[in-house]
Amino acid sequence: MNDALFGTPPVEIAPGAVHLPGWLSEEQQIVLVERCREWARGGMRHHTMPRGGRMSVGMTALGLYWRPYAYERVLPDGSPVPPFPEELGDLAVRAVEVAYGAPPAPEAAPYDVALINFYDAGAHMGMHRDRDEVAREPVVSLSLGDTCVFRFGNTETRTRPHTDVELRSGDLFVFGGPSRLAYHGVPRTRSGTAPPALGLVGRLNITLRASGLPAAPSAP
Ligand SMILES: O=C(O)CCC(=O)C(=O)O
Ligand SMILES: [Fe+2]
Repeated sequence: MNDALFGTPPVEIAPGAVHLPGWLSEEQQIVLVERCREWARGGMRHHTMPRGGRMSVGMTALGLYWRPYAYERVLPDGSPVPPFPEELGDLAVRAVEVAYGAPPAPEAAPYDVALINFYDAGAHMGMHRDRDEVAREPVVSLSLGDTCVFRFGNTETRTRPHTDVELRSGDLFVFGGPSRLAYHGVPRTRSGTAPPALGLVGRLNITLRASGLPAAPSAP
């Protein structure tokens, strides 16, 4: 991954919202895509929203299961949620460090959830806030595959003012502090723009989050 010396400098989109283009090397992207395939082997879910609409984005969760709008300790069929991999916790800490110049405080809630989103050519995500976490650590977002338009708004309304950012494969976006509860969404992806080496048709997004919920009781 690019360090501060050689990488593209961070771009502050809003206070506490930082875009780091090209943070992941192509090799790291290939590895993460491979991991996502393993993590999503149990299938990706298209959630039904409270008003009955079906999400066009397919989702898989690690650590805790997310459904609109809560975290659960088990999957809908009662089986355990796949664990949150240590490598993603390490990645989240490094991402926060490169975005803000300092790692999370030692007393901060640990990163314990990964949500993996898959966008096929027509998929999009409406404006929303990530507010089901109890902790307020920054959300760390990694993009793989097709470029998307990421709309980053404000904390008050799902409308303007907002900034549209192109997130490309390998980009890092971190939003915390005053932007932690800002509305954001993905109005569209640009089909066919994924780096060929990834062998990915579509877009994957991984968000790493600190739930702030008590750790699951360990098995007896
Ligand atoms: O796909 C993205 O870049 C954003 C995903 C997102 O906002 C979410 O999972 O809450
Ligand atoms: Fe979100």
